[in-house]
Amino acid sequence: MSPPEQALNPRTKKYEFFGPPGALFVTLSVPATTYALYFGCSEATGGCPPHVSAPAVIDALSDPAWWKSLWDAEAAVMYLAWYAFCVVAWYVMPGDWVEGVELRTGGKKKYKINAFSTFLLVMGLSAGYIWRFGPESFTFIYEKWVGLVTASLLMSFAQGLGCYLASFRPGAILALGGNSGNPIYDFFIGRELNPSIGSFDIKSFNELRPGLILWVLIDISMACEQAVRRGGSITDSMLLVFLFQFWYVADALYNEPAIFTTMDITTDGFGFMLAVGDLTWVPCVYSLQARYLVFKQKELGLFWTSAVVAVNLLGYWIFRSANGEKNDFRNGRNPKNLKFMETERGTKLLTSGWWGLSRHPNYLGDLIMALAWSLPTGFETPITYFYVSYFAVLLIHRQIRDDENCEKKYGKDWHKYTQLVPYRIIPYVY
Ligand SMILES: NC(=O)C1=CN([C@@H]2O[C@H](COP(=O)(O)OP(=O)(O)OC[C@H]3O[C@@H](n4cnc5c(N)ncnc54)[C@H](OP(=O)(O)O)[C@@H]3O)[C@@H](O)[C@H]2O)C=CC1
Ligand SMILES: CC(C)=CCC[C@@H](C)[C@H]1CC=C2C3=C(CC[C@@]21C)[C@@]1(C)CC[C@H](O)C(C)(C)[C@@H]1CC3
Repeated sequence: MSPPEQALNPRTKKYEFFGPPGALFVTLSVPATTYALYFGCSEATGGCPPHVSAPAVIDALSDPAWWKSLWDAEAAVMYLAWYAFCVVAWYVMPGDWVEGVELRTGGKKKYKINAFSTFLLVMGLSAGYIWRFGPESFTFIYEKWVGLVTASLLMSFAQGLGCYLASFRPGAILALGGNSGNPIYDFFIGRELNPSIGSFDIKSFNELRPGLILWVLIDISMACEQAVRRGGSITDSMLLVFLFQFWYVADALYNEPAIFTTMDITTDGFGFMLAVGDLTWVPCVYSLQARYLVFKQKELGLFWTSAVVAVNLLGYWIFRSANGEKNDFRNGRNPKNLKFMETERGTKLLTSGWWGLSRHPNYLGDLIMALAWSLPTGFETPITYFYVSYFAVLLIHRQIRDDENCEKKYGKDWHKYTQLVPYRIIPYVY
């Protein structure tokens, strides 16, 4: 690397995720867990969890036919068609171009805002299709589950590898945390900050479109499968899970510009971690509750429905208002007249409102919603609570990573801020 390139892209000296062994572990365990959550909680294998012995599992895993059954050419074509549709929609659907936050080179990237209109188009087309051909025409995602998981994993791997290799071209801006020189680690964590093809930004595109919208399509397919089995109706628990997750995704897409101030966009590179997170983990793991409710149908009744709705509304209110306060503030607005502190770095930090109660109030809201999405599945199995448990670990880890980054960015001002706002996520608790 030439000296000016070294100044632009300094070597990463500190590893996260326990370095290359940790990166390799997560790279292998994310696909393994995604499959395990299917085979360990599905009617095809006999329940959630199924009653199978360890030797039977070992037998299956040592049979090449089992490995071959993970591949489904039709599902792969469907997945590719879906991905291509999202790309074409990005190009052809109109949208404003907005600037992201300032890059360390001083410039700003511009992003096309049309995720919400793409979502409305997809929902309209799906509703029309189901209306015309009936719910049985939309159950193919339930049937093709394993093949779709495999296809999305291959796409994630291809993108992670492609972006890693492309990051070696001269002039690429690398992520400060993704330039360690260790190929396994950099491939996983993401070497280039904003890989793009012309004006098409790969990271923000993947974060909001093919995976998030597919998650809703999967939920719709699960609801259709349940409706077919029940002669046309769905249970209140399925309706709740569908509405909560539909709302969460619609909200993310409607507030598309808000992702430009999140850690993934401002700080992390785009590597296998984000690719597999966006393309496989979000749609295939976050929809587990809806898939479970297809074969374990539950009616909650009015009282429990209202209670779960109240939990979700509480979470959503905290999540949306906290993210809104920060996003407004980072875009030069302060409609609630919140208190803030000046820092030597030039950027200000909110010290009142939600951001005065804890340093990551938005995580608290997100976690409460995660709980509300699992509660409709009842308490027969802990597996449907996987999402809440994993999410708590992810958010605590994310809070530690973000606090370390902020400490680097803000120095002693960050210490002053942590004295003013001592709680990390849950006020008065953590
Ligand atoms: N459903 C899911 O799977 C996931 C959802 N999420 C959600 O994504 C959202 C974004 O999360 P994430 O990007 O991790 O974190 P945040 O949106 O909390 O952003 C963190 C950044 O905000 C800025 N900041 C911190 N404190 C303050 C303050 N007091 N005033 C103003 N700015 C501040 C800092 O950047 P700077 O000062 O440089 O601007 C910091 O790096 C969250 O709601 C989270 O719940 C996240 C991960 C997974
Ligand atoms: C296990 C593994 C590989 C984890 C990778 C993490 C990703 C699953 C998450 C990292 C940040 C995310 C965000 C969202 C989804 C999950 C991932 C990709 C998000 C798009 C969900 C909707 C929200 O409203 C959001 C836009 C704030 C959010 C942004 C971060």
